[in-house]
Amino acid sequence: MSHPDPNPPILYSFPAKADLVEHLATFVVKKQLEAINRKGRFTLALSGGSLPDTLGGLIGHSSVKWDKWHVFYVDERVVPHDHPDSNHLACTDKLFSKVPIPKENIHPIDATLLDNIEELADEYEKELIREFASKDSARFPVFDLILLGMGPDGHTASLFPGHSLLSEEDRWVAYIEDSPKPPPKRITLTYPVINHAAIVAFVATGKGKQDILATVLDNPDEGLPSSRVRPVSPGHLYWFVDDEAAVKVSYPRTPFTL
Ligand SMILES: O=C(O)[C@H](O)[C@@H](O)[C@H](O)[C@H](O)COP(=O)(O)O
Repeated sequence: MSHPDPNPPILYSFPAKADLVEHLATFVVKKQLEAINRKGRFTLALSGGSLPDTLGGLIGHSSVKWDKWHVFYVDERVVPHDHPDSNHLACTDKLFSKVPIPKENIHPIDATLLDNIEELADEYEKELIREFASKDSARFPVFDLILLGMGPDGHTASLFPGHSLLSEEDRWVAYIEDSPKPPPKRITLTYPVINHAAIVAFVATGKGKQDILATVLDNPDEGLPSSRVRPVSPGHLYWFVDDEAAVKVSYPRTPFTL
């Protein structure tokens, strides 16, 4: 007999993307205040793809303490910071250029190491160690919040179905040179880091996510990369989706409350 999951993912579905954007901002602001009250800072990791587009609700929000934010990237494409594929560029365009966040609190990849992907990943891991190791004595960094997207094949971060990186247990940051989603060279946080976060929230919207969202939420045993995101206790997993993406999902929705 299987036991009920003591810490199930929470699914929030909103009628339209604009509602999701507004409520995601409310959620991030609340998690930010809780973290700052606890330890005086807020550590966040952001994904690329369409995720930066959903952060607009934070712009002009009166309760955001930008000087306490410390932002890393869940994954990054190995390209210069001003390249159209750069996740740092997307987040800068959509959010950081519009809010008073100190530049030194944003942690992009070291663009002088683009020709040496192994060193690039190692250096990014050292950047995490500098931020976390002496402050949280845990074996893995504990982000206050990690925001993830999900691809139509069920990948998240740069963790793709069937890839050997899915079984990485030690490294905090890894690299891949064969990403099926272009560009092929990327660095990524690994599951041990993602699954040690206090809060992980996926954001998925639109028709293109309908089939994969149903598979990931209703058939997690298929083991797709997004289904393997399960923060260890006391961490929590949330899904912010729009009703269009959730059309085929049976998994129960939870009304959004804080
Ligand atoms: O840099 C990246 O490519 C990502 O971080 C990746 O994991 C992304 O979040 C998903 O592919 C979803 O992308 P979309 O939101 O654009 O579908």
